[in-house]
Amino acid sequence: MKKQNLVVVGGGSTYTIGMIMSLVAEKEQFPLRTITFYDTNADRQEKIAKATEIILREKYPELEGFYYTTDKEEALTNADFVFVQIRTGGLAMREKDEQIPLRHEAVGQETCGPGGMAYGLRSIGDMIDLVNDIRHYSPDAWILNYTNPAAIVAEALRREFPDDQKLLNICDMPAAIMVSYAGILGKDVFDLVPEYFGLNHFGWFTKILDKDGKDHTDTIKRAITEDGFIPEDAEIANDPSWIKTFKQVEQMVTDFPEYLPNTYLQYYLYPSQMVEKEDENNTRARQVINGREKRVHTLADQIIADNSTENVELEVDIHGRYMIRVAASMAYNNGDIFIVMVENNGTIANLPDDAMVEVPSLITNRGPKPLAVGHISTFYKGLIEGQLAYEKLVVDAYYENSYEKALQALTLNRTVVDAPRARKILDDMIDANKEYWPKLHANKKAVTV
Ligand SMILES: NC(=O)c1ccc[n+]([C@@H]2O[C@H](COP(=O)([O-])OP(=O)(O)OC[C@H]3O[C@@H](n4cnc5c(N)ncnc54)[C@H](O)[C@@H]3O)[C@@H](O)[C@H]2O)c1
Ligand SMILES: O=P(O)(O)OC[C@H]1O[C@H](O[C@H]2[C@H](O)[C@@H](O)[C@@H](O)O[C@@H]2CO)[C@H](O)[C@@H](O)[C@@H]1O
Ligand SMILES: [Mn+2]
Repeated sequence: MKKQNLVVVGGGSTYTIGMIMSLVAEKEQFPLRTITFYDTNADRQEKIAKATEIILREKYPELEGFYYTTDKEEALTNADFVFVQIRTGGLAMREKDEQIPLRHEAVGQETCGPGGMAYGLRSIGDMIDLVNDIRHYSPDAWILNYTNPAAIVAEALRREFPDDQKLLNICDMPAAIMVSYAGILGKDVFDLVPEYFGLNHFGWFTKILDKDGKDHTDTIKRAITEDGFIPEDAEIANDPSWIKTFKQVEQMVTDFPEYLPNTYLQYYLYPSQMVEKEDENNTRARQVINGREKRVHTLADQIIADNSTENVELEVDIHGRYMIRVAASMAYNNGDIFIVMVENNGTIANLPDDAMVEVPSLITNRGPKPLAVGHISTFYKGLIEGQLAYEKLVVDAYYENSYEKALQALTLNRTVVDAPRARKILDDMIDANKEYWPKLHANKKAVTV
C-alpha cells in the first residue's frame, strides 16, 4: 500500500488530537509517510503540534516525518491528502452566531438558521482561498473538507470549482448517529449499511441494513421509542447537550415515524422548543470553550510537561475514523459505501441537479459514485426545497454582495420565518461580522406601520 502524505489544515483545531489518535488506530487502513499541520494561528497550533509530536513518537514510530508550519507553500507542497478543518472567526464568533438569533427569539445554532448563515458568510472566502492554494501547490491532492457550515461551504465550492473531481465535502453526524444504532444492535458501526437522503445536517435514514442485507430499521425505531436514544461515541457520550439532542430523536421518531432523522432536524421541526431551552449566556460555543477546548488544551499541556502520554487518556472517536475510512477508500479504491455530499444530478430524482445533497456513495479512486435514491415524498421534498433555497440564497448573497438575498434566505428559513425578525437578526449580524463578511449592499429600511 502506498504511504500517504497528509496535511491537516487547521492544525490547532480542538479535533486534531482526536484525529491523530484515529490515524494511529487506522494505520493499517490508511498508512502515512508524513503528517503536516498548517494553521494561520501559530500559537494555537504549536501547543497541539508539540503534544502530537510526542504522541506520534510513541505510537507511530514508523512515520517518516511530522511537521507544522504557518507557511502555506511549505505545508501544501507534495500533499496526497488535505483534511480541512478551519473555523473563520474562531469560537468567539460562534458564540455571537448563537446569541444574536436568541435575542430575537430564533434558534441560535452554529450551522442551522441565522448562525449557519453568519458562519457561512465568514467561511466561504477563506475556503475558496485555501482550495486555490492547495491546487497551486498540490494539483492532484485529495481534499476532504469538513469545515462548517458544510452545506453552505459545499455549495460555494461547487460554484467556484465545478470541475474539481478531487474535492469532497463530508460530515460525521450520520456516522455518529450510526454509532448509536450499532450500540442498539450490538454491532460494529462499519458493519452497518445506511440508506439515507437529504442535505447536510438535514436528512433521514430510510433503512439500516447489515452487510448480509438484513434490515434492522424497525428494530432501531422500536428501541428508540421504547428504550430511548443516547449518544455512544466517546466524544459526545457524556456531554449533557448531546444527550439532550439524542433524546429529542425520540420525539422526532414518535411524531414522524416513517424515517430515522438526523439529529439536526430538531432545530427545524421544534424551533420554539429549541429557543426555550437555550441560555444566551451559556450557548453551545461557551460550553465548548469551557469544555472540549479546555480539555484538549489541558491534555496537550500535560503531554508536553511529561514528555509522554503515560498520564493521559487518549480516545479514538468516530469523527476521525470516519474521515480516515473515506480517505482510505479513495486512496486504495476500496469502493466502500459512505454518506457524503455530492452534486445531485438525478440521485434524488425530484430535486434539482445542482443541489449539493448528502447521500450514500461508493467511494472510489475516481471520487464518490452516489447511489440512486429515486423520488422522495412530499413532506421531505417540501422541507428540503425550502432549506436548499435558503442555502443557495446565502451563497448568492456572498457572490452578489446582496443584503436582499441574505434577507430572503433568513425569511425562508424555518428557524426564522418572520421577515421583520429576519431583518433585525441580519442587521445585528452585519454589525457583529464587519471584520469577516463581504459588504452587503444596503436595502430599504424596515417601514414602520
Ligand atoms: N463537518 C463535520 O461534521 C464537522 C465535525 C467536527 C468539526 N467540524 C468543523 O471543523 C472545524 C474546526 O472546529 P473546531 O471547533 O476545532 O475549531 P477551532 O477554532 O478549534 O479550530 C480551527 C483551527 O483553524 C485555524 N484556522 C482558521 N482559519 C484558518 C485558515 N484560513 N487557514 C488555516 N487555519 C485556519 C484556527 O486558527 C484554528 O486553530 C470547524 O469548521 C468545525 O465546524 C466539522
Ligand atoms: O457543538 P459541538 O461543537 O460539540 O459539535 C458540533 C459538531 O457536531 C457534529 O459533530 C459531532 C460528531 O458527530 C461526533 O461524532 C463527535 O465527534 O462530536 C462531534 C461534535 O462534538 C456535527 O456533525 C459537526 O458538523 C459539528 O461541527
Ligand atoms: Mn456535521
